[in-house]
Amino acid sequence: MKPAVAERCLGNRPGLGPLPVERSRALPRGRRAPVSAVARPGKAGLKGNSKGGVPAASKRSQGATRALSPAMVELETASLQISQTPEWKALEDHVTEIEQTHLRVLLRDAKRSEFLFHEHNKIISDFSRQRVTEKTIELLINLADRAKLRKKIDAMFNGEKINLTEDRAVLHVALRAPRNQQIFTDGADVVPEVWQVLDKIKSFTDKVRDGTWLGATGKPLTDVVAIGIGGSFLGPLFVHTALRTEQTAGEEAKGRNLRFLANVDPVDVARALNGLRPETTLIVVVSKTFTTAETMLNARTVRTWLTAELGKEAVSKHMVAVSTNLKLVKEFGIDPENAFAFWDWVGGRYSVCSAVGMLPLSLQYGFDIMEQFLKGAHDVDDHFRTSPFGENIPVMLGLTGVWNTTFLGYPSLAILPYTQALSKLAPHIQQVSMESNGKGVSLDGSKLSFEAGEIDFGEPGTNGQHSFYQLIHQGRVVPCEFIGIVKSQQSVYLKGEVVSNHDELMCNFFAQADALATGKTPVELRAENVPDSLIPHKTFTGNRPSTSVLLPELTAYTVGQILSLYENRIAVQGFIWGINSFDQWGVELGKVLASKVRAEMNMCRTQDRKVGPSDGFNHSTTKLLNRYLDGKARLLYPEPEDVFPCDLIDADHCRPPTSYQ
Ligand SMILES: O=P(O)(O)OC[C@H]1O[C@](O)(CO)[C@@H](O)[C@@H]1O
Repeated sequence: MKPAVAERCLGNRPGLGPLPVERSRALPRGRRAPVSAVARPGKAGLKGNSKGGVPAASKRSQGATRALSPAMVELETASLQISQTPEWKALEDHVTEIEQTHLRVLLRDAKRSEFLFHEHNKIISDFSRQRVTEKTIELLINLADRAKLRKKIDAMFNGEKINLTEDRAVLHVALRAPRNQQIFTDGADVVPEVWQVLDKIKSFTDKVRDGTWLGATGKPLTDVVAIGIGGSFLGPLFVHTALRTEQTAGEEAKGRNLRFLANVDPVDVARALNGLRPETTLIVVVSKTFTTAETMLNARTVRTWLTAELGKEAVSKHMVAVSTNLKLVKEFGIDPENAFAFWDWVGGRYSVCSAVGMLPLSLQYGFDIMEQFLKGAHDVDDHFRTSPFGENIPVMLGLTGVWNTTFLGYPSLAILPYTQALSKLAPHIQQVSMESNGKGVSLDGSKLSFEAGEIDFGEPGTNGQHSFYQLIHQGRVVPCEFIGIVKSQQSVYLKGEVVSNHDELMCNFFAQADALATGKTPVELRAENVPDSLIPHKTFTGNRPSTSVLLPELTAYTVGQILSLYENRIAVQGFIWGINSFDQWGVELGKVLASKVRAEMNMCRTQDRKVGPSDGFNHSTTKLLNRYLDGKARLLYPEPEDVFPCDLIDADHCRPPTSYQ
């Protein structure tokens, strides 16, 4: 064992005063500039809201470096100043009308309820508990028309480069297109390429599952660890969680294990690898870019775990990759033969239907089950692309989302599935929705005059009821989406109980939506002899909007349907708000600043520096960073090359956790 060294950089050094405030620095070479810094001549001189100026789209067409197709100019123009249109104004005026109604009253109108009840391929959606009337829906559809929603949907499905800031098509819908469909972008049909990769996934996963593909020591690979973060993690985790207890999928997964490693926290590494043996483990490194810091460090860490026991040659049998960047996959040491490609027209958060999800999930459940998932997603894509807006479930979800967020002023959405199997739906949708629509400028770069985006959160019922439902019943108004299932994945009916366990769960699904909508009045409370002093506390104002979605069962097929409902719902919102839902510049700044801190920490370690961070940090950061480094300086670590963050996993390979001097 090498001698332990104390890592000390910024101790309690006298005279370490406040440091200069942050200075702006040039972006490192090779790093893309944030959108505001990208040269966009068409936008030159257009400050803030484009109100009153020449529309940015036409400015762009006068002097843009990258010409937009006439169709895209039309769509960009349709996105400008949507809030200045008569259709928008009509909805603003309509708010006053709606405020004079109460859901308690609206729900008495059976004709209205019928109008707001929709069904597609056994998915039932009930919008009658939204604060809307037939007129509201008509006005929302007028707004959708003004925003050219139909053309935008068509542009997406037709492979137009609607992701303007990255000059990319948005074609995740092609990932679930049947073999015989044609979808073109840049003049080429992408469907054959999609199926080439799907066929490769089927062939590889069949071999691993039937034991034709063995590990370095000749053992079958029964355990899979998928390393990836964000879109390369949340979607696959959602689907895996949804299928674990489904009967057919469960049968197919017998004797197999699928785990995820996302966080760069060594604690997550320890938990992901706990109890696994390298000789029976297959590692899938999932990263669209193959540059994400967290994923790459985790991949190097797990590669070390693997090769420490099995030797370097084991990588070819035990590590595979999913990426659009096959060059970096090769440089990492993974055989390109063992790489599964996808394309820049698939956004990370929309990638679960690509090899990102299909590879790890097919290893666990078999390709045939996962093909059902693709079919379910395609079914809803088709419904979305072809149905009239008023009967189109993703469009209705999107329109009511815009109504609640932008016009009624309710910024959040609670996603409340009444099945534990959908417990990872809300975390996945959080990323899809908030990374897509959390934007402050419209497509042309002008500042929005309203707030776009939605704050999404959620928990399965009934757990949520014992957590945050108090607030949604009597505190803030939070629109809710309830998801119920007719046939549970697991059936339990105890002798002597009045209802089955699943019915018990579903009683709550029905009750909560009505409790939110109708509430309870002081008059009703008095009739129940509630003491006057308690009446204000026990009153439920009601009038709290929700949508209920009911599915026949939760299978790979219906999980695919749910995914497409949400992905397309979110696209509708973005199309109406006139923003680019398919870029994510907002995640860049934090990454750049983390690199600065990393460089500083590395300097401290390698140069045993006796001075604190010298530039680029503000006083607060310097102070806290000093405290962190000072605390670390008191810890005893083994030599860096021996520090292996699997202390909790395998005593043979690991040092004990650090201790205090
Ligand atoms: O798949 P990658 O390239 O590792 O990126 C992971 C995630 O990081 C982000 O770029 C930012 O969080 C997401 O959009 C993406 O899903």
